[in-house]
Amino acid sequence: MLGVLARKSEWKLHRLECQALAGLSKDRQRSLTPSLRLMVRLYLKRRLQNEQVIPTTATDNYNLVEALVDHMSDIDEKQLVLYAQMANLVNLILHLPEINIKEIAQNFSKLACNAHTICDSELRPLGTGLYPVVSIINHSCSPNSFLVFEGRQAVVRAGELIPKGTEVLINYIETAGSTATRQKALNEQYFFTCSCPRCKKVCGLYEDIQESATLEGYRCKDDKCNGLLLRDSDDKGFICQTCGLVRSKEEIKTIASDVKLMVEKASTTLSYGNYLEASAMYRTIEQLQLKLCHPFSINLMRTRESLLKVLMELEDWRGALTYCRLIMPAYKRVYPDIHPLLGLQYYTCGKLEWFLGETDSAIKSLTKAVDVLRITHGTNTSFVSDLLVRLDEARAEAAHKLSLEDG
Ligand SMILES: C[S@@+](CC[C@H](N)C(=O)[O-])C[C@H]1O[C@@H](n2cnc3c(N)ncnc32)[C@H](O)[C@@H]1O
Repeated sequence: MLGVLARKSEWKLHRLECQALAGLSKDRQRSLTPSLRLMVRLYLKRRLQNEQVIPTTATDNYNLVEALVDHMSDIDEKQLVLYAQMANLVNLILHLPEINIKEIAQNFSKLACNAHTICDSELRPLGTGLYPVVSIINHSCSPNSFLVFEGRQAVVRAGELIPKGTEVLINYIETAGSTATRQKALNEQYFFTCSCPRCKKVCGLYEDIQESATLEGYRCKDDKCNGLLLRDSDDKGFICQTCGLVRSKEEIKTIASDVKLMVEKASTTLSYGNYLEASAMYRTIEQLQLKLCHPFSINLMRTRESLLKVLMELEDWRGALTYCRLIMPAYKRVYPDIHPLLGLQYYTCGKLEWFLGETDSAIKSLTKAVDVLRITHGTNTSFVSDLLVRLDEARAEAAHKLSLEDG
């Protein structure tokens, strides 16, 4: 019954949204950003709820939006002007006399630090949504909970046993980066300095500098030495922390700018769907990064993720499995044991291994995937049910192979 009501409300809102957007040219409609669309929906929903056309609930009402933090006093002049322009556009679309531009601009600021990216079970982004109840949850770089989506429904799942009275925390940003990178991202979008145990433990210490150099810095130019580089005292070059070899700033700058240029070209090539060319480009980038970065570099990890995606598109399953396995040590290093991305990587690995006839390896990978994803995604979702079916099939196949060998 609840589902039917929710669908009816959704339909009424959708119809009103289509009517409101019909006044815009097709070009203008296409150029509307996700946050502009979300704002239009927010006001239309408020109108329908005020007119009691759709119900107001404890978790879905405009009063909850009013209570959200907006950080208006922290944003700069340029951003304020942009929000005011966006607010004018919303007003143009809605033609509602009671609408207040300042209030809409303030709501855009609220969206920036409260809205969530809605993802599918494999964490592919689908859109943006505002979930005021979820927005009361604070951030940690080593959170005890995860936000996932089941369709449009936001679900917060505990990643560990949370003692009574302990604050529930999720992560707002990609947590693979160094402390400095994470802090910068949180400061720029959410206006706070994170003091979670991961940030507090190491910030500014030598251990932290080493970690940044591993994840985001450069490596020794001697192929046989995997040492990290730190800037020398007169800032002319970088010194290997293992063998003491100096690598010139110029050499690093040249390779780094080649990599940057190639990454831009490869991503454009990929966006045109030219997978073969993109795979060649990403392999060149990988080779350059192997000369430049530490094996646990995040940039190298990202290049390999792109290669994995491209090879899947090209149906090069063997190549995809190679990259899936190459990525795994980096994931294990940057993500905790229970993390959706790690679980999904085990799942991809298991599916490829099974498809390529490596049944025993597939069983191991799928078992690890189940161990993680049953916690992050829940056991009663169709996504995890499918995974359990695959694991059963792989086990049945292994048993069958064994019985044939015995026979
Ligand atoms: C989605 S809201 C979270 C709920 C918010 N604390 C509240 O009281 O409404 C995001 C904002 O909360 C604050 N916040 C979130 N996590 C924090 C943390 N770990 N430390 C300090 N402030 C945090 C920041 O101001 C951030 O922009």
